[in-house]
Amino acid sequence: MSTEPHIRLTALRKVYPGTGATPEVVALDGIDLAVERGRIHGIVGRSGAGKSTLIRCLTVLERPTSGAVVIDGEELSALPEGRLREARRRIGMVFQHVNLLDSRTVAQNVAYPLEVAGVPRAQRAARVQELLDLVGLGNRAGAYPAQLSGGQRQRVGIARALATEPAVLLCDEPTSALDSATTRQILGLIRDLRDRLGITVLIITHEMAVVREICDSVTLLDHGRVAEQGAVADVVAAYGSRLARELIPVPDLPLGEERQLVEVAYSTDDVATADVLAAVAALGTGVEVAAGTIETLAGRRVGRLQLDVPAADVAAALDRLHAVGLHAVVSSDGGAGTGSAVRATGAGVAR
Ligand SMILES: Nc1ncnc2c1ncn2[C@@H]1O[C@H](COP(=O)(O)OP(=O)(O)OP(=O)(O)O)[C@@H](O)[C@H]1O
Repeated sequence: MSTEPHIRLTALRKVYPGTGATPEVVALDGIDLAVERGRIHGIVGRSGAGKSTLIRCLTVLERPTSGAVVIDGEELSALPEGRLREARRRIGMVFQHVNLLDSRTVAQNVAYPLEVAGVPRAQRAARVQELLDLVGLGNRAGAYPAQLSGGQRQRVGIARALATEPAVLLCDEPTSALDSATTRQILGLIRDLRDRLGITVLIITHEMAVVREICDSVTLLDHGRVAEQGAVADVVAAYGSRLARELIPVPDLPLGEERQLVEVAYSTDDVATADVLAAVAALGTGVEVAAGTIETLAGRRVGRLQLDVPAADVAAALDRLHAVGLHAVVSSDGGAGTGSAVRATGAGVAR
């Protein structure tokens, strides 16, 4: 089996030229990304970080200014327009707003890409039924979009995206318009489809719940650059990770005078929780575990602890934690607590 990643971006750059008084915008500034076949990768970042530009460049609906987009070994960014149309059939797209044709039934909507691809009518019917069964809508083939819930419409959108048997599914904010229960169902469906069909999924999202629930790996974009990237548990356990704060939040807390917050993040692949707690306990009685969370992300256990440390002891505490191989940083949130006064000993160091 090839070791080439299924999706590879190399030094991808997109500059929107300025017009008149409007300066040029560097929307993507040297993005490298590799996603293995059958993985679910999340792209997250604030508004304006470059997520939509990235997804448009991936399908070459937008020509990158420089750099390469390679999917399934084929460099899409180097293909002429005619060959691109063919290559795009191997990429399914799922959007936040599904955009179904209201005058067509569910089955006719799913059949549409097959019609465009010239699949004969008899084969279309069987394929459409198979797709509807796959997304759990086997009994709604004759319904019209107006008769469906938001979650069902998104299922139709997913079935339609899978019609041409793509190897890659690009999802642009697929659950942003859905409530949390429906979001979980749709995410469960996407994971199930990945497991059954072996497709590679790239999800653009601003929802951390999406990353927490289904992503194997993640990229945090910031001003068109990769700020953090890797397997979810590795990113979270990395030194001073911004994503860790969002993916495994711990309560804000007010700090006493002359005290600072020190944050420890780890993966149990690297260090056992008991050893982390022992290292914390060894810092002495002046240090409290103010808050902590241990979660399972992409099948791996990751933890975050907030330590409430006397300001005078912070440097020594950091040294001692680093000496035992832990990632510890002074939290920049220190002292900016919301007054929630939560002083949970989530991990409870025995003293
Ligand atoms: N067609 C365009 N012409 C000029 N500038 C653009 C164009 N499209 C996007 N930009 C700019 O590129 C940058 C990245 O925009 P992009 O829409 O990719 O971000 P995003 O992360 O998807 O944001 P959001 O979450 O709000 O959709 C922004 O500064 C945006 O103003």
